[in-house]
Amino acid sequence: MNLLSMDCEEIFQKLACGAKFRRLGPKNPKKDCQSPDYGAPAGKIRKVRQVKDENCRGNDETRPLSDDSDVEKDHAEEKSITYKDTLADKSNKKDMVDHLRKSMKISTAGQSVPKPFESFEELISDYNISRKLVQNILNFGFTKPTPVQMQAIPCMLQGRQVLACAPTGSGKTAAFLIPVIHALGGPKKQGFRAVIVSPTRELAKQTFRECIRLCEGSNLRTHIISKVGNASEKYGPNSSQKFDILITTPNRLVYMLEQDPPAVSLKSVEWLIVDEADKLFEVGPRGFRDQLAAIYVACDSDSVKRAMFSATYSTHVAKWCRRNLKKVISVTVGHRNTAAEDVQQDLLFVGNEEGKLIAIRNLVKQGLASPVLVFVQSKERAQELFEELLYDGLNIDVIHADRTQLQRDNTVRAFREGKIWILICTELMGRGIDFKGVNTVINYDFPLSAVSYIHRIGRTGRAGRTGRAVTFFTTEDTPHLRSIATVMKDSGCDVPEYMLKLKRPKKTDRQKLEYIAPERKKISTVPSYEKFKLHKEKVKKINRRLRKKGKRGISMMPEKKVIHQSGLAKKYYSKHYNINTKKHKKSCKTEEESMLAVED
Ligand SMILES: Nc1ncnc2c1ncn2[C@@H]1O[C@H](COP(=O)(O)OP(=O)(O)OP(=O)(O)O)[C@@H](O)[C@H]1O
Repeated sequence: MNLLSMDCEEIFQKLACGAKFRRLGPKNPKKDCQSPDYGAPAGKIRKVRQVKDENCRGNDETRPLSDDSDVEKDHAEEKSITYKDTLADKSNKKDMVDHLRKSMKISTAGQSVPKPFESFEELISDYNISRKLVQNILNFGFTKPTPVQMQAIPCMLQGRQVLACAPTGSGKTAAFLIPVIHALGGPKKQGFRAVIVSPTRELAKQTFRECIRLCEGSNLRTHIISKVGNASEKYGPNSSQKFDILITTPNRLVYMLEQDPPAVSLKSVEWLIVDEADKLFEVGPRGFRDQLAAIYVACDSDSVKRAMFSATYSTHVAKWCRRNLKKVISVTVGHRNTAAEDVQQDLLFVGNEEGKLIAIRNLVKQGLASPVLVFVQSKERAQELFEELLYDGLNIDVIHADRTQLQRDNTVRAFREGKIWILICTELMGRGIDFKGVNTVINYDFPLSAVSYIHRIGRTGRAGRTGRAVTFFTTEDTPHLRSIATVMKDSGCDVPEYMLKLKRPKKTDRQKLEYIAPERKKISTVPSYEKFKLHKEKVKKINRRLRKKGKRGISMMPEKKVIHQSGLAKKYYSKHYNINTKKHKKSCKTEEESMLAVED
């Protein structure tokens, strides 16, 4: 028995195990102090008894005095009852808390973890949260806290550092925003006092919007860095310092910190929140470990506290938190690294790349519940698929890192407003993005890891809604099928047994796949030889025209891809391809190249 790891209550229970305690009570109990309420639950009986004992104590004072030793004995006995009742009460409360955690699938680790709360109004009495903040929460339509909010909010309100892991769409954003807003209280002229780091600008913007709504009436000033160019003027040492919360991506913040002098100071930061912590802890080109380290070092106030949130658990993050965050509390909801339970998940064998196009068109024909998010593995493939489906009469658009920020913002807005039904995207949209009511997620390209799968399909089935996820797989994807099938099985979906028994790929192969996406054939229904035939005919036609004019013909293989120059095409290309047509015109060596482009 490890006594060190138990609190005094548990030690008492262990030591008292099997011992019989004499039920002590006042010597001449009054009638109303006698009958225990057998119908009430144990907790209630004890409460009632305690109240009655207190009544009896009051009566004892008016009781005729017996001899002194009797009185002392009575007092000793009463003390003993109160002590045992308090212990019993405590153990009862603990049972209730344990029961609540169990029913909400909350598990915790750490010392003296505060109890979860059950309604936002409780926060007013228990933690002195302002009524206005609670009103803002209720205005959002949040009537009850989600499990992660139930447990993480009290921890952070007590100033404890937190590592929280809860399913996608379970309200983690509000779970960190509410305690941060409460901790900051009102506006101050000290510079930023809270920093929230998100992996993508889209997610940062979404968090910014939620923060603004929750801050209403508090006068706190929330900022998101849109232009790093004038950041020094706005946030630097000579600025007014009238800002409180900063929501940013790691790269932008690090860029500002690296200016000389730094364009922003994080010395007054009281809360550093890392959203999608496992992503930000990743090393390599897709991760942000170095940037996060720089931000961590810059927040150097003695009182700074950190909180990490994510839907997927990483042992790296957990180890780091245990080592570096004093008295950290770990909060986990549900099983680690499982998909949201409200998503109906299907795997669809499509054979090869051509099969994928047929499959997606079939799904549309059969009737897809829109809005739909379609995930592909790269920006090039996103563009290819978009071009392929553009003329199918679907309300479709594409978003990836090569599109300008304005285009990205417009696309996201149009999708949110329901103007776009199908949005093709890359991993950029895989994390954190909360599109209300996404009904279907299609993994057109097989996800590169189980973690990526969990986040991608987590864009649907959010906040208690249901959703559907369809994952295409080809013959080449089968070696990696097992991990996705396991995630599906863990979240209650039916999966063919053979998939779970497939050979596990080597760890090195799995890791390699996470960094380097497999090569896939170009997305196109027109076979390449057909395309080349068309191209050849066009070149011949142009050359005939040129030779008539006595000019030299053009080569069959132009060195540079050329584009349409008509007004309509210009608009189309600048919107969808982010191509500056003027610059591109210059890049065309000859007039003929442009002509070819017009006909292409
Ligand atoms: N207590 C609540 N009651 C009802 N809805 C809520 C509650 N808290 C948050 N929501 C809603 O749930 C949705 C998902 O919340 P949020 O984006 O914070 O999820 P998340 O856990 O951060 O997901 P992800 O892991 O994908 O980032 C949002 O639309 C949010 O408004």
